[in-house]
Amino acid sequence: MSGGEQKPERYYVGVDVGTGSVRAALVDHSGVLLAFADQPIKKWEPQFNHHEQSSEDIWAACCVVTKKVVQGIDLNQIRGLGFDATCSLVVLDKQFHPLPVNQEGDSHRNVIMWLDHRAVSQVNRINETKHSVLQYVGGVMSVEMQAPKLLWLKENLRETCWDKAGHFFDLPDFLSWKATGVTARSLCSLVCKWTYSAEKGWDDSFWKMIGLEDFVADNYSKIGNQVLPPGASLGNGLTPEAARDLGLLPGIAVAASLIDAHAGGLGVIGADVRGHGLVCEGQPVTSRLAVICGTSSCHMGISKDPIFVPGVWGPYFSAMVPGFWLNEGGQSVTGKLIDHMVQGHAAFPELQVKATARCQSIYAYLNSHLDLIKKAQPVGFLTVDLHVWPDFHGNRSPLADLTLKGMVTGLKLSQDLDDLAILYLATVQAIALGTRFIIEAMEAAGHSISTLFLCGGLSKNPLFVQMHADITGMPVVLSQEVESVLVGAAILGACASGDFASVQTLHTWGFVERF
Ligand SMILES: Nc1ncnc2c1ncn2[C@@H]1O[C@H](COP(=O)(O)OP(=O)(O)O)[C@@H](O)[C@H]1O
Ligand SMILES: O=C(CO)[C@H](O)[C@H](O)COP(=O)(O)O
Repeated sequence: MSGGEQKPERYYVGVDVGTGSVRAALVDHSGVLLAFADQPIKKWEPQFNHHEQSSEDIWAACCVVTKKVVQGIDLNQIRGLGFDATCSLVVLDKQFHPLPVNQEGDSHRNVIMWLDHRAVSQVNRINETKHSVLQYVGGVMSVEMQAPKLLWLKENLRETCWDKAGHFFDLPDFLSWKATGVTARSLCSLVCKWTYSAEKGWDDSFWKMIGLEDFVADNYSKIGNQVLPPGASLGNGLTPEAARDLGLLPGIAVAASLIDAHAGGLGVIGADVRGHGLVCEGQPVTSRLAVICGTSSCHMGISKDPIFVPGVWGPYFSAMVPGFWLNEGGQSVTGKLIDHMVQGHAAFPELQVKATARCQSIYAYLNSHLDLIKKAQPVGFLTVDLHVWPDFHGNRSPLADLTLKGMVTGLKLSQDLDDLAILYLATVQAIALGTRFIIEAMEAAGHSISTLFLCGGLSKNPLFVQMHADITGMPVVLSQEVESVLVGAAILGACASGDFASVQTLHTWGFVERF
């Protein structure tokens, strides 16, 4: 290029599939988010603890949001595309058509969502085997992982689903297949949810022991026998059909994906914090805990050597930051629990009317209402005699018991708005105490954590953030770019494009001066 001539701008698209919606972002060469779009996705709960989605509905939403964020951009300047998604299980037949995961035979609903707890009997039997792969999921397999769900399908939907199935994908891998036609799986999803080892590969004895020897006989073709690191470029990039669907050009680089929490972790954990007086400044990245808080909260801590934390998932090698081990603590419902408590209260209609009248979200209204009623006291004192145990959907970490239930103590015979606001506060505090419980378990096992990096929908709630700082006693860092999960997805696309050497060179992307 001759002197003075400007290089054309290069753009990357990140797509994030959460539990309730799909989001896309257009990001420039230095990691700045230029355009954002979101779109809700459908969910079904045909019976208690069964949660289903449709891969076609999710793909259609990905197409809507991607088209929106690239509007007005020269498509030749878009260099790479990355996906992250919840770790839900997608089932397709041998011709890649959706198969039903329900007794009703509705093949539109072909996704068992991550929070589905139908496979309790199956996971109990898996845990009774005490197989050595369980050491790498915190000692106890979760009903939210894929092996118990696969066993449930074999035992309950043999003819309509299991015998016809050709492909079982984690949702992030389904999306990269849909975009490229390449069935390779991401190391992230297989290591974290499918018992694959980055060092040793699949363990035949595990699948035989739990009654899923079918996969071994088949050389794992249905669940993945080609595995790539997140950010690796897939095949020849975007297929012409997918390019038409998404409103992009064929051949654009598409990356091996990440689970959504891991994309958030990648988006925040390497933040450049110089000049902010934070305790983690100049300290190893292993002193940071990324907390991705949306429908659920995921607590991502990394280490140079494997650390075995009872009840905390992992250690997983290279599943988030290449070359580092990852421990993943979690709370299965956090945003969903807050919504549940607030929406189920008798004063909720009054809250909606009052928040609407003030053009505020219900949470902004509740936060200012708490400020009003706390008078001279710190807000935390409003709940001295009201307490919530937050395990309404079980305890993911560190108790690793998804059959646990929630509870509230200190209820009175009042149902007014003050009462709702205080119950909301107690719920937020209970979730923050759960995070502290997880940190304590991680530290007892060898982690040394000094600073929290929050992202996800709940990090937009100042009360949630403040309670996490107060209750853990740690500083909480928020990125100026609130859509950090999307930054993580775009990092994948940027890496796949070849414009950057590796995911590591990008994990501080766009963070300078973003606090
Ligand atoms: N501005 C906000 N204030 C308070 N809560 C919020 C805000 N934005 C989102 N949330 C909460 O965050 C949760 C959803 O987070 P999100 O990251 O979008 O979830 P997911 O990735 O699981 O779809 C919901 O419970 C929602 O109520
Ligand atoms: O299991 C997980 C990550 O390992 C996540 O909790 C699950 O994918 C849902 O995420 P979100 O709350 O962002 O929808």
